[in-house]
Amino acid sequence: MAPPAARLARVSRTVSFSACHRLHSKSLSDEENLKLFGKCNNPNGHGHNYKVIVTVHGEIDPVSGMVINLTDLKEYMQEAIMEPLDHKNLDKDVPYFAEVVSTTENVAVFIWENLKKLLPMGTLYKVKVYETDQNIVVYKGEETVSQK
Ligand SMILES: Nc1nc2c(c(=O)[nH]1)N=C([C@H](O)[C@H](O)COP(=O)(O)OP(=O)(O)OP(=O)(O)O)CN2
Ligand SMILES: [Zn+2]
Repeated sequence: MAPPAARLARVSRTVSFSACHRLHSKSLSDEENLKLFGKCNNPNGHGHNYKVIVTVHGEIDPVSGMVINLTDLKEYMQEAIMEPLDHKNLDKDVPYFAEVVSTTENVAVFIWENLKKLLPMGTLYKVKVYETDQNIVVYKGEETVSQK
Protein backbone atom coordinates (compact mmCIF):
# COMPACT_ATOMS: atom_id res chain seq x y z
CA MET A 1 0.00 0.00 0.00
CA ALA A 2 1.25 3.52 -0.84
CA PRO A 3 2.49 5.55 2.13
CA PRO A 4 0.21 8.43 3.14
CA ALA A 5 0.88 11.66 1.20
CA ALA A 6 2.90 14.32 3.00
CA ARG A 7 0.76 17.30 3.92
CA LEU A 8 2.12 20.77 3.17
CA ALA A 9 1.20 23.75 5.31
CA ARG A 10 2.13 27.39 5.89
CA VAL A 11 2.89 28.68 9.36
CA SER A 12 3.00 32.37 10.26
CA ARG A 13 4.13 34.44 13.21
CA THR A 14 3.87 38.18 13.84
CA VAL A 15 6.13 40.67 15.58
CA SER A 16 5.98 44.44 15.97
CA PHE A 17 8.84 46.87 16.22
CA SER A 18 9.21 50.63 16.47
CA ALA A 19 11.73 52.55 14.42
CA CYS A 20 12.33 55.92 12.83
CA HIS A 21 13.67 56.70 9.39
CA ARG A 22 14.00 59.27 6.66
CA LEU A 23 13.41 58.57 2.98
CA HIS A 24 16.48 59.98 1.24
CA SER A 25 18.43 58.62 -1.73
CA LYS A 26 22.14 59.34 -2.08
CA SER A 27 21.65 59.06 -5.85
CA LEU A 28 19.49 62.20 -5.88
CA SER A 29 20.05 65.88 -5.07
CA ASP A 30 18.42 67.42 -1.99
CA GLU A 31 15.84 69.06 -4.26
CA GLU A 32 15.08 65.80 -6.05
CA ASN A 33 14.76 63.97 -2.73
CA LEU A 34 12.32 66.55 -1.43
CA LYS A 35 10.28 66.39 -4.62
CA LEU A 36 10.18 62.56 -4.61
CA PHE A 37 9.69 61.82 -0.92
CA GLY A 38 7.92 64.99 0.29
CA LYS A 39 7.26 65.00 4.05
CA CYS A 40 9.02 61.62 4.38
CA ASN A 41 12.29 63.43 3.45
CA ASN A 42 12.09 65.58 6.61
CA PRO A 43 15.76 65.80 7.78
CA ASN A 44 14.87 64.80 11.34
CA GLY A 45 12.91 61.75 10.24
CA HIS A 46 9.63 60.26 11.45
CA GLY A 47 8.58 57.07 13.22
CA HIS A 48 6.45 53.99 12.62
CA ASN A 49 5.18 51.05 14.60
CA TYR A 50 5.93 48.36 12.05
CA LYS A 51 4.22 44.97 12.08
CA VAL A 52 5.84 41.99 10.36
CA ILE A 53 4.21 38.66 9.47
CA VAL A 54 6.67 35.91 8.56
CA THR A 55 5.34 32.81 6.79
CA VAL A 56 7.24 29.53 6.54
CA HIS A 57 6.13 26.55 4.46
CA GLY A 58 6.93 22.88 4.34
CA GLU A 59 5.77 19.38 5.13
CA ILE A 60 3.97 18.67 8.36
CA ASP A 61 6.37 16.28 10.07
CA PRO A 62 4.34 13.16 10.89
CA VAL A 63 6.16 12.65 14.19
CA SER A 64 6.20 16.23 15.57
CA GLY A 65 3.06 17.39 13.79
CA MET A 66 4.88 20.62 12.94
CA VAL A 67 6.20 22.40 9.83
CA ILE A 68 8.48 24.36 12.15
CA ASN A 69 8.51 24.71 15.90
CA LEU A 70 7.00 28.17 16.48
CA THR A 71 9.28 28.59 19.49
CA ASP A 72 12.25 28.30 17.12
CA LEU A 73 10.63 30.71 14.64
CA LYS A 74 10.14 33.19 17.49
CA GLU A 75 13.87 33.07 18.26
CA TYR A 76 14.84 33.47 14.60
CA MET A 77 12.54 36.51 14.31
CA GLN A 78 14.02 37.99 17.46
CA GLU A 79 17.50 37.73 15.95
CA ALA A 80 16.58 38.74 12.38
CA ILE A 81 14.06 41.50 13.09
CA MET A 82 13.85 42.72 16.68
CA GLU A 83 17.54 42.88 17.55
CA PRO A 84 18.64 44.85 14.48
CA LEU A 85 15.54 47.03 14.02
CA ASP A 86 13.54 47.64 17.22
CA HIS A 87 13.91 51.15 18.69
CA LYS A 88 16.47 52.01 16.04
CA ASN A 89 17.03 54.84 13.63
CA LEU A 90 17.04 52.65 10.51
CA ASP A 91 19.29 54.95 8.50
CA LYS A 92 21.86 55.62 11.22
CA ASP A 93 21.85 52.47 13.36
CA VAL A 94 21.46 49.74 10.73
CA PRO A 95 24.49 49.56 8.40
CA TYR A 96 22.40 48.00 5.58
CA PHE A 97 20.41 51.24 5.27
CA ALA A 98 23.47 53.47 5.02
CA GLU A 99 23.40 52.85 1.26
CA VAL A 100 19.86 51.53 0.76
CA VAL A 101 16.76 53.76 1.09
CA SER A 102 14.75 52.67 4.13
CA THR A 103 11.46 52.12 2.31
CA THR A 104 9.16 49.38 3.50
CA GLU A 105 10.11 47.39 0.39
CA ASN A 106 13.75 47.45 1.47
CA VAL A 107 12.86 46.72 5.10
CA ALA A 108 11.07 43.58 3.83
CA VAL A 109 14.13 42.56 1.78
CA PHE A 110 16.42 43.15 4.77
CA ILE A 111 14.23 40.94 6.95
CA TRP A 112 14.02 38.26 4.23
CA GLU A 113 17.81 38.10 3.85
CA ASN A 114 18.35 37.93 7.61
CA LEU A 115 15.76 35.20 8.12
CA LYS A 116 16.97 33.15 5.14
CA LYS A 117 20.31 32.71 6.89
CA LEU A 118 18.65 31.26 10.00
CA LEU A 119 15.79 29.11 8.69
CA PRO A 120 16.12 25.63 7.13
CA MET A 121 16.79 26.07 3.39
CA GLY A 122 13.74 26.66 1.22
CA THR A 123 11.29 27.08 4.10
CA LEU A 124 10.92 30.88 4.11
CA TYR A 125 7.78 31.68 2.08
CA LYS A 126 6.71 35.27 2.69
CA VAL A 127 7.62 38.42 4.61
CA LYS A 128 4.76 40.91 4.97
CA VAL A 129 5.58 44.31 6.49
CA TYR A 130 2.98 46.81 7.65
CA GLU A 131 4.60 50.25 7.84
CA THR A 132 1.18 51.52 8.88
CA ASP A 133 -2.22 49.84 8.80
CA GLN A 134 -2.59 51.28 5.29
CA ASN A 135 0.93 50.82 3.84
CA ILE A 136 1.82 47.16 3.34
CA VAL A 137 4.62 45.35 1.46
CA VAL A 138 4.92 41.66 0.65
CA TYR A 139 8.27 40.14 -0.35
CA LYS A 140 8.69 36.49 -1.34
CA GLY A 141 12.37 36.46 -2.32
CA GLU A 142 11.81 37.19 -6.01
CA GLU A 143 14.63 38.73 -8.06
CA THR A 144 14.84 39.75 -11.70
CA VAL A 145 17.65 38.36 -13.83
CA SER A 146 20.60 40.78 -13.78
CA GLN A 147 21.16 42.64 -17.08
CA LYS A 148 24.91 43.06 -16.32
N1 LIG B 1 6.60 52.61 -2.02
C1 LIG B 1 6.74 53.27 -0.86
N2 LIG B 1 6.27 54.52 -0.75
C2 LIG B 1 6.41 55.17 0.41
C3 LIG B 1 7.02 54.56 1.51
C4 LIG B 1 7.52 53.23 1.35
O1 LIG B 1 8.08 52.64 2.27
N3 LIG B 1 7.35 52.64 0.17
N4 LIG B 1 7.11 55.22 2.69
C5 LIG B 1 6.65 56.43 2.86
C6 LIG B 1 6.87 57.11 4.18
O2 LIG B 1 7.69 56.33 5.01
C7 LIG B 1 5.66 57.59 4.96
O3 LIG B 1 5.82 57.36 6.34
C8 LIG B 1 4.34 57.09 4.58
O4 LIG B 1 3.59 58.24 4.40
P1 LIG B 1 2.05 58.25 4.06
O5 LIG B 1 1.74 57.36 2.93
O6 LIG B 1 1.67 59.64 3.93
O7 LIG B 1 1.41 57.52 5.28
P2 LIG B 1 0.89 58.14 6.61
O8 LIG B 1 0.41 56.98 7.40
O9 LIG B 1 1.93 58.98 7.22
O10 LIG B 1 -0.28 59.05 6.15
P3 LIG B 1 -1.83 58.78 6.06
O11 LIG B 1 -2.34 59.94 5.34
O12 LIG B 1 -2.30 58.66 7.48
O13 LIG B 1 -2.02 57.49 5.30
C9 LIG B 1 6.03 57.17 1.74
N5 LIG B 1 5.96 56.43 0.54
ZN1 LIG C 1 8.03 56.37 6.94
